[in-house]
Amino acid sequence: MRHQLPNVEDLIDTDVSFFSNINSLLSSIHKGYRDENHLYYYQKDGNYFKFVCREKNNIVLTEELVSCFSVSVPTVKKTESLKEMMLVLEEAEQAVVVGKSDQPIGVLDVKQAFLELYASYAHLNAYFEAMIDTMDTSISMIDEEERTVVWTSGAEQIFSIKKEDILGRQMTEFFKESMLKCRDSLYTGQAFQRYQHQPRPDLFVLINSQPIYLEGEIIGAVAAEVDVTSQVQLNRELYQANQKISDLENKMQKFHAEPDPFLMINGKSEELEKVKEKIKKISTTNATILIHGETGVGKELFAKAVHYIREDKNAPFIAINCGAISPTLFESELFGYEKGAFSGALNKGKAGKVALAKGGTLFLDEIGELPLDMQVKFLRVLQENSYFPVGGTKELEVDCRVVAATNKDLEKLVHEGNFREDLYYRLNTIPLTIPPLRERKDDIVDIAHLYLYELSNKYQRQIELVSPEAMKSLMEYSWPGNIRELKNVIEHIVVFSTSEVVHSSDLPERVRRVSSGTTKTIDSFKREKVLSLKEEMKIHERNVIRNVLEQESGNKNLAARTLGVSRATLYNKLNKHQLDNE
Ligand SMILES: Nc1ncnc2c1ncn2[C@@H]1O[C@H](COP(=O)(O)OP(=O)(O)OP(=O)(O)O)[C@@H](O)[C@H]1O
Repeated sequence: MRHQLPNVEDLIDTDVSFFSNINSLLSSIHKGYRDENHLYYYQKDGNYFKFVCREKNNIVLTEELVSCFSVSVPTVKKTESLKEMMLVLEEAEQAVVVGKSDQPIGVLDVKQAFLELYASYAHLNAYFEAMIDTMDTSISMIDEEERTVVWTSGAEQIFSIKKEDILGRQMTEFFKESMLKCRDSLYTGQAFQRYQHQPRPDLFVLINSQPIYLEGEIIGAVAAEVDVTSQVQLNRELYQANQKISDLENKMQKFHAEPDPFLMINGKSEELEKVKEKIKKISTTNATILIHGETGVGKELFAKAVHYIREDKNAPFIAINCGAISPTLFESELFGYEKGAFSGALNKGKAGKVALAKGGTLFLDEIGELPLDMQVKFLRVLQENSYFPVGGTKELEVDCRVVAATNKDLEKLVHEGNFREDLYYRLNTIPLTIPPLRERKDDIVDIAHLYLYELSNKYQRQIELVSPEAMKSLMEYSWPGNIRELKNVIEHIVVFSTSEVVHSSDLPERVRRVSSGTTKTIDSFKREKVLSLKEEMKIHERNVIRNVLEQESGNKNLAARTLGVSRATLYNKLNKHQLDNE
């Protein structure tokens, strides 16, 4: 292909004569093989010499004469690279090309090489210019002195600056330094991917930018911009429309005859759908339901879903957190008290949660924390459907359905003697397990985006994208605090966000560390298969580089120094481990 550099072989001139010594050259010439301007090469003391035999010099050639008019010529191996060849030709006009066993093959000529290389350059340039002229996208390049060397018609359109006005001039004459991502790439070696930027109040662009290297040295930078103004505007309108819709939906819920019981439960994973299906089935009974799930999986939301399905529209949902009430107050909280029941009691008495839940649902969260004496009393509620308020003599009837929840292993508590077995079996009539977030990874994507949308509205931030790398970390993290933790992480991201794209660096360290491999995830604990040493070393190298970069706040010069490698080596490794876009 003409635009590519020629090989050494393409440049070899074989129309020359080689002789093993000066005498065989002389005898050939004396025998009449004399050709005007023909090049003769002979060897002497292991070196090559060039002799041009001109026809006009019709004199008898002697060894002295030939020696006198010969010039020494260096050799270059046929297998040598074009770059090595150029180094040799820097010192001489010609070079003898020798094969594997040092036999001469032909010569390289500086003029010939120059013409060939120029032809390749001209082809390459023609292709390059045509490509640049055909592109609609905005591409701009600067050289090491920040001069604009490429400015496509796409760039002309986006920035309303003509090519002839900007080419050859410093980009900083046209844009503020802080706006020039390619300048950052030029000086820091950093590459940027889909970086959102607003060069003018009415213009939004996504920028990819990266340094241009030549033999390990940065010689310029390139930036490609895509105009996303209309998308951003549409997004904003969509945001506002969505906001209005969700406000309206909330208002509508109040009037709707049958509100969606699962409205507040986000996620569409198969595992979650199975739970919803089970709730629909079990809600046809009045039986007590025991919800089990890790902390933060949303047990209260599911208890409410049960309530919405099986109770009337205006029926009460009364929640009591068994872990949050002191044991001494528990009974009066649950059952209420008669007036004057104890000192400090209200004069007119107070209804307990069981009474408040009349005709609806009593939700007992953290049931594992229920004090043992209360367990006995509560068992009576479930079995007899009646109870006495504190200080009361009149037995009251229970008219509510009970849903309890726990993140503890109740069976274990029973074995340890901390939970009554009879109460356990009574509560566990219908068990419902909510799977943890790490077992329904599809929900992570959904819920993260929903919170991102909701919280960026709340904090007035415009965050629109989660980078694939950041999403990978979110998916790989084990979420011990489940949805509550995910919500906190997203809130952290939104509050501290500086750009419209969420990058890995925006995530809390514990979440990031998982995909960088420095923390063992639940999955990796399970990973019993050790990879080959080469693979393990590769993973280790990636982690070390990533950690040092983090430690040096992304400064690659400092990171290279800390790691004791050259900048070029670091860049190669970043590229190899695909860490250069982070
Ligand atoms: N599927 C979901 N969609 C939206 N929000 C959810 C979902 N699941 C849980 N949440 C939210 O996560 C937070 C924790 O939920 P909840 O308090 O119900 O968890 P829990 O399982 O009862 O936790 P704990 O055992 O610690 O009491 C709440 O803010 C809740 O709204």
